[in-house]
Amino acid sequence: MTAPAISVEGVSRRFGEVHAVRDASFEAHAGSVTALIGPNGSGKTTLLLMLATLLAPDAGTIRIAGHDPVTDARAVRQAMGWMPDVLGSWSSMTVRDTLVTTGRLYELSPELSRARAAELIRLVGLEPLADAPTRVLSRGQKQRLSLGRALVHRPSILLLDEPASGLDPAARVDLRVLVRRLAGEGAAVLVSSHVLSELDEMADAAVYVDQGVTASAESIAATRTTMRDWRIRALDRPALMAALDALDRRPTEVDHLGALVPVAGETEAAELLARLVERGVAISAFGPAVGDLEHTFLDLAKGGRS
Ligand SMILES: Nc1ncnc2c1ncn2[C@@H]1O[C@H](COP(=O)(O)OP(=O)(O)OP(=O)(O)O)[C@@H](O)[C@H]1O
Repeated sequence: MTAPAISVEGVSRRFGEVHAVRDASFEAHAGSVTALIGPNGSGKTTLLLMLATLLAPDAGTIRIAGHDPVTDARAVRQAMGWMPDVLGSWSSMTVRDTLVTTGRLYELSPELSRARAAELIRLVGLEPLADAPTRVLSRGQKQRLSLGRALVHRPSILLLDEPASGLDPAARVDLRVLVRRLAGEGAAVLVSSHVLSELDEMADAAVYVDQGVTASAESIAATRTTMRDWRIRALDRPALMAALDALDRRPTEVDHLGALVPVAGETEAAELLARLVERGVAISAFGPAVGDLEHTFLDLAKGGRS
């Protein structure tokens, strides 16, 4: 395997008494989207700030495209694009000028900066506001500008902190498509979000962090076989309930969307589906009630017990 685009080993950082990151270790690779998942206050932003050269770790090693953010911040900033959770923008500057100026800060020529700004304005869908001052932008529009700004110098590594927050559903889909495209073109993308269903569709890999500690591969693997609810819907609900009863499978809940039945892993799910179909139940929907990331997240939060 090629060297990881991002490598974090035993990193910690405290703020006075608060141990924001205690022991973080993970890797993220080129061509992949890696989700950074954790509850509020678990240390995600602190971790991202350290990767982005904006905060020094107290201990541990970080490498971004092989460079150390502490000793070689310049090389890291050339390789990496950073989208913070809240955009600090120059409020009287226009969207276009913000992107042109960012291009100049990355040492693009004036012509290239203008061309890149125009391209990015189209890419993030801000054409109608291109010449408006950034203070008039809504939260979602600021997120789009922030993403555009992170892409100015065509970075091979992207750090996105809660990029979907404030975006409407259509813009979230656009973001997902764009992030997948950038990964398809070879970028390593590390993205934090609270909307796990969204990350489920976007991410190839996940890093779970709780109280500043990243979960081990073993503890994540252990969650694969713990019970989780699958949602089953049938054209004839009484027939479904009778078949589940005959198979000795008790739903944990039955609602207007169907029955929720605890199942341990995909093999067992496939067997259950086959049994139901064998019994002539016309199944119209069958799938995990929560996505993989959410299941793993919740399972880790309760200590891997099912
Ligand atoms: N500059 C700071 N000074 C003091 N404490 C801080 C500072 N920055 C972060 N913390 C604390 O460190 C912990 C981790 O914060 P961080 O912002 O990294 O979490 P997070 O996982 O990004 O949270 P959220 O999901 O809510 O954005 C929190 O307890 C926070 O209060």
